[in-house]
Amino acid sequence: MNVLTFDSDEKLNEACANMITSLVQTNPHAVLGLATGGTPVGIYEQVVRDYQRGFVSFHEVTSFNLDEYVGLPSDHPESYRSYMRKHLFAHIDLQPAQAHIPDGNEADLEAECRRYDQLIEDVGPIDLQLLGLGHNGHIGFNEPAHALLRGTHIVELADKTRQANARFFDRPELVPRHAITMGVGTILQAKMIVLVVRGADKAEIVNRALNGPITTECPASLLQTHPHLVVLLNEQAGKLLKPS
Ligand SMILES: O=P(O)(O)OC[C@H]1O[C@](O)(CO)[C@@H](O)[C@@H]1O
Repeated sequence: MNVLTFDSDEKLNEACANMITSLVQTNPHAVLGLATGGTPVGIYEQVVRDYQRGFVSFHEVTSFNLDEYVGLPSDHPESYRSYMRKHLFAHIDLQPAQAHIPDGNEADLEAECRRYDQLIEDVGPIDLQLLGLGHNGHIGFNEPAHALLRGTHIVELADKTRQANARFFDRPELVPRHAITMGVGTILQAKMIVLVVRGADKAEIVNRALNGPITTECPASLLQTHPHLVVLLNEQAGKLLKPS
């Protein structure tokens, strides 16, 4: 595990965007695993800047998003489909047919989970999986539980997650109760994982995830088993880590 701490969010964004663009420069057919939430917004801004400067093309890249809300219309401003369009897809040359997001509005959600897994199996493995971290240790929407699932599945969101994401909705009760998420097995199959965490409010969970016991009660702790994990933190998020 390689943990890098940055004294500014701007430097963190640049470092992470640079990892993405340099991968795509060396492998134009790279498969990217993408995350949503507040954490990657500045990273995507930097990726867009790199694209606009002509440093990189995403024309042959394939992407898989981690998750999507269930039952939120795909054109709802807070759907992850809208988020990706707003922050990344509308600004780069990634082909829409190669930008995959699980569909939380499919009538048969189980079939949608299997379809998504099959697509990842056909096109993958994912070369670089970008991850944020929930306050309760979730990755994707894999919430703490006695057991975790390998593949894409439907999950009931934890209260803590719904409270954290209420900031994006007009009223807390409008936060969907369920989501469709890539499973931890698929996440761990990525060749490289980049976990990004910002903010003092996540310092404790960062420390638990990276130094605590490996347990499904803290899904991010399973990342300790990954052979190629890079952790990018701002100083606030890394403040409880012992200097190595
Ligand atoms: O970046 P945020 O908004 O703090 O959320 C943490 C993580 O939880 C999620 O909202 C759930 O997938 C991710 O999008 C994000 O990486």
